[in-house]
Amino acid sequence: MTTKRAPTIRSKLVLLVMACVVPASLMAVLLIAYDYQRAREQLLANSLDTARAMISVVDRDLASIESSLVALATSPYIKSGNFRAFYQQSQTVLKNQGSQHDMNIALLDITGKQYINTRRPFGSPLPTRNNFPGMRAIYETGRPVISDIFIGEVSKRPLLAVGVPVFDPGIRYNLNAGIFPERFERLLLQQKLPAGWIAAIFDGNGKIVARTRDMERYAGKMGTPEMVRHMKTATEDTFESVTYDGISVQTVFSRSSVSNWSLAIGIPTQSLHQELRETLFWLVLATVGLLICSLAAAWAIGGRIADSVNGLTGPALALGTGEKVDVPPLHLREADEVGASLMQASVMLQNAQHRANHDGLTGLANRTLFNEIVNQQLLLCERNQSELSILYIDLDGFKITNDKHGHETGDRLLRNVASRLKSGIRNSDVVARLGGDEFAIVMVGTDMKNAKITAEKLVQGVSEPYVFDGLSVSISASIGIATYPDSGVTSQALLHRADRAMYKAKGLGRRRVEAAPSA
Ligand SMILES: Nc1nc2c(ncn2[C@@H]2O[C@H](COP(=O)(O)OP(=O)(O)OP(=O)(O)O)[C@@H](O)[C@H]2O)c(=O)[nH]1
Repeated sequence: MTTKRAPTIRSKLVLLVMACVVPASLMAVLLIAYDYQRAREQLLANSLDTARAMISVVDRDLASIESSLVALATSPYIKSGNFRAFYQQSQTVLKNQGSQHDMNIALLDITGKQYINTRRPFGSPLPTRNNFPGMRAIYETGRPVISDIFIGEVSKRPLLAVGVPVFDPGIRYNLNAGIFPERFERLLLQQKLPAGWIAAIFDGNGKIVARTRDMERYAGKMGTPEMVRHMKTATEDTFESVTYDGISVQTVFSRSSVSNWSLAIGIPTQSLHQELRETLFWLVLATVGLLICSLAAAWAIGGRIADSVNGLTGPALALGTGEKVDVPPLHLREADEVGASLMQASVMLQNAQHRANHDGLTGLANRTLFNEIVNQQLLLCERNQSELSILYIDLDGFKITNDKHGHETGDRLLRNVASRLKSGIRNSDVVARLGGDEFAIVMVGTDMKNAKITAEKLVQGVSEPYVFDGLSVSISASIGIATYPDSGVTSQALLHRADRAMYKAKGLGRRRVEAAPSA
């Protein structure tokens, strides 16, 4: 079975960064899209308000022209047939309105015959028929009429007309104001729409009356089929279309209930989306920048954490081998804490190891460790053809000392005997407490003769009185000696032989040394 490798801290941090940055960016995109949608709707609503305001400006202009004509239609010069005077009066009205260039006044009868036309000097020949589309309606209804756009007989240019009846007392003439599209173009331009926006006025048939761009080219032409279709079905609407110039626009229009004319504003789709595109561009740039910085930071931080954690590997392995563990600062609190725990565990392990191999009272090696050491030394002796002696030491009458002076004094005596034994041998020799009042010493490279000399000295040393807080305590020791290879070749065999020799020493009167016989 294969185990899947766990992810690294770096990959986890990278995931964390992605988990933070990506949803935040998506949320930002959603908010921007929502905000854009609201701003767009607001802009279209505002543009529709502007279209309404602009068409009402057009309506007011037409109404003021109409009222001027109604007033002029009551001129006594018409009734008296003094057309020269009426011509002058009409010129004065135009002059007062500042409309000499974009408007003319003409007096016609039902046949279309013109009596005066301010576009021509008085008395010059005038057309005897007229194209004014609403003229018949004036005679039929007796009410003022605002025409759709048509080609003027005199100017031969697209123009519009406002016509009012002249009563005498029945309708005798109609008085028309012919208006050039430039007048409405001026009205459109006065609104100062943002650059790139297109505004246009359409008559009741959907023909272009005026336009803020290329008006000469398009005035009198039908609006685009899309525009005409929408104007026919609604009085106000918002829709997407393409202008004659091929520009994709968001169109809003409003139709006047007075003149039946419509005013449309076209907002180029590109400019409408431009801001969104720019905002999204910066957002993407910021997200990518943020991601790169965050990932770099995550990579660096992840690397540092990984280094700190990896720094624990060596100490952890050292702990397994029982070595003393020393963990240097890892510059990460959690790793430092684990390091401190490893060092503490190492101390505890070493203490436990020491306890397992040493006697708690005297600190000497215990029987287990002693056997281990002897067995190791025996291997060396075998290879080096050298000798080794074991001393088995038992205190004489220790029970009496215990009973007489108490267990505590007995412990103290055992500790002091241990130190005298240690100080009585070479550093390379090892002394152990086998249990109770029994000790053993292994002397490497020492034959029986020399072992005996040392043992004698030890019997002497141990027998010196001990003084504890003014109390003098005496004890002696009996020692049995066994030597490799003569007495045995294993630790157990040698100890056994030395033990037997020690018992022999006891039997022979204590406080003496006895050698084990050759095996
Ligand atoms: N104070 C103290 N006494 C101990 C300890 N371990 C064993 N003893 C005592 O040591 C005494 C050993 O007595 P024995 O083995 O009978 O030997 P002995 O009294 O020295 O007599 P011989 O060996 O025959 O000379 C016993 O009374 C044990 O209770 C210890 O750690 N501390």
